[in-house]
Amino acid sequence: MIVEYVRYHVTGDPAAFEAAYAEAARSLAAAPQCVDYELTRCAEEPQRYILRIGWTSAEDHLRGFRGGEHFGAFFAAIKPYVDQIEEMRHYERTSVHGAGASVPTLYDWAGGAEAFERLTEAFYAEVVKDDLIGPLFAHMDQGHPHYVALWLAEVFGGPSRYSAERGGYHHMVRQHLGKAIAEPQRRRWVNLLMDAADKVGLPDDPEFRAAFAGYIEWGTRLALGNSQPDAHPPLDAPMPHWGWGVAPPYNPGPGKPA
Ligand code: HEM
Repeated sequence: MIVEYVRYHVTGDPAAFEAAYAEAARSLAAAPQCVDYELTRCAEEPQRYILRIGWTSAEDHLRGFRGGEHFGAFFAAIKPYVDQIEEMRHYERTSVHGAGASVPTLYDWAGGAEAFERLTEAFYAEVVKDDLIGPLFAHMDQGHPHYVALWLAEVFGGPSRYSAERGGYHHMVRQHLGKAIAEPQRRRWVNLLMDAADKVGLPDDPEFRAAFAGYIEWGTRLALGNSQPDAHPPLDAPMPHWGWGVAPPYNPGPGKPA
């Protein structure tokens, strides 16, 4: 992705400018080359605006969008303001980006490292007794519950201990290779984990459980796919990091009751 920044110093009525962009935004929303867009107004000097548009690539913007079906309506809406542009350039993202702490991580919300240790202890105590998946874990490493706790903690925003101490994704993905996990076994794994989450008292609010279940569903389906005899998964993919998705905890704002 590439980010286009357009800085405007609007000389006329800001409301008319924003209305023009509200119209132009329809073309952005319809363009397959557009990832996202945002128009921001300067708080100190309200005549100044910055438009940020994420494009799938500069080429897609310059050739695909500008040569495509949506450009005509876009340009017609913003044409009166072209001479008020102070800068219009593409910027490449760097490795420096991230989220602040205004929303807690799933790791913190769950109760930190200790919560994931409790979860996996309770979970594997049942797994090894289970008729359907117990045999898969007959020779599991003594430290397995702890390693999976480190993995889950890292995925949900905790410290990168699985990566630092256990080899990260590279090591984990290899553990499932050739295991030929069947769908009923995957489902049993999920069911036992959800039971363990209840048993050890992981938060049961809808937002946390939806995010937690989302990752578990994704991860178990990947584990099943990767475990098939003919699977060739990438062995060096990045560590996944899971967030709240579309439903973070509801925050009515500072000082207001939840
Ligand atoms: C979200 C889903 C899953 C996660 C996060 C996960 C996590 C892990 C991790 C981190 C390891 C390696 C532990 C180490 O460092 O030694 C591992 C190994 C293993 N996993 Fe999974 N797993 C998932 C799904 C499954 C499923 C669905 C099954 C089977 C039903 C399964 C069966 C196994 C087995 C048999 C091992 C090797 C255990 C041993 O012999 O030590 N996993 N898993």
